Amino acid sequence: MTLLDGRATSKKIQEELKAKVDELKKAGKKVPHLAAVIVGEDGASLTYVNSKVKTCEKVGFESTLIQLPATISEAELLAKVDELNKNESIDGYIVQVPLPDHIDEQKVLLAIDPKKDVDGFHPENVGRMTLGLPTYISATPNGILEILDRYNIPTEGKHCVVMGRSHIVGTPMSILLGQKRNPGNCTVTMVHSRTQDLKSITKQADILIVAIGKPEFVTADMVKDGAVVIDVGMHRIPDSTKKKGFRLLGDVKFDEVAEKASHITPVPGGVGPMTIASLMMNTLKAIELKGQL
Ligand SMILES: Nc1nc(=O)c2c([nH]1)NC[C@@H]1CN(c3ccc(C(=O)N[C@@H](CCC(=O)O)C(=O)O)cc3)C=[N+]21
Repeated sequence: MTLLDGRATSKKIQEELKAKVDELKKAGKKVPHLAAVIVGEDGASLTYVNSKVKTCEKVGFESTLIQLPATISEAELLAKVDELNKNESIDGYIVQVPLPDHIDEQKVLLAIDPKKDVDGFHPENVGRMTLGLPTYISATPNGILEILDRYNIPTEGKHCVVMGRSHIVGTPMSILLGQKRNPGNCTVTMVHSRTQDLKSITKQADILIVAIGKPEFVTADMVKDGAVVIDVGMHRIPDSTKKKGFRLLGDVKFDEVAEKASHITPVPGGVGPMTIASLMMNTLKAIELKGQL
């Protein structure tokens, strides 16, 4: 079994990005600038956003963190988005989701200038991604493509089963892996909470991508021998014996599935760090894509 080491791969990508930033600097060009908006004080969301900002520093990007109270109105958040659209120093930005219930998430995502939408969540960019036009591919699916590529995992003609149909992972992942591209050219099946006879389908997967949001849902009996297993789940389970007061679990029962898989991503240290690395790649792309979007 080969462990797909997202942390090490992310570090490698960060070094490559740093080298590109150094070149930009040498040429007297602008360094990429990422802004992140976070609404409210959810602990996990704050951890992710802080790690995005920290990674900007590591690769030499400029970054701006905008923390807003959970009580902010939709209109006030939309005004902030408008300000970021107009701010010429900022190349790309993200609005961390989920947003509080009183704010219409779609409305906010629609207000983001597609040119600065490094999350690739704007409907225009989702459309461009679907049609294979130049755009930002959202960070988690892009990170998964990147790790498959860097570990030279063959995907062409393989049966890929994507578990979950969220707008940020399952849906784009199944579209991308079915496309005429590399990694890609897969035969894709998407399964979800209404799927009948789930196990009979997951057992057919050469590549199994799990993004259903249920801790340790995927067990060894659901996986084919030699499958490549990508675990997108991230759950904080309260645990008083841990320093932080919790431990992290994925959507896959790691120990037993690892015995059957040919390759598997751990949690933590798998897809999470790859998501951050690919957000950085998209931020550099924001400069490169200028004029193409
Ligand atoms: N607009 C928007 N864009 C996002 O990309 C976005 C978002 N909203 N909302 C939340 C999800 C989640 N997400 C993660 C990023 C990194 C880790 C990560 O680095 N995880 C570490 C562990 C971190 C920990 O200790 O909790 C790991 O897996 O090793 C996890 C999750 C980005 N998201």
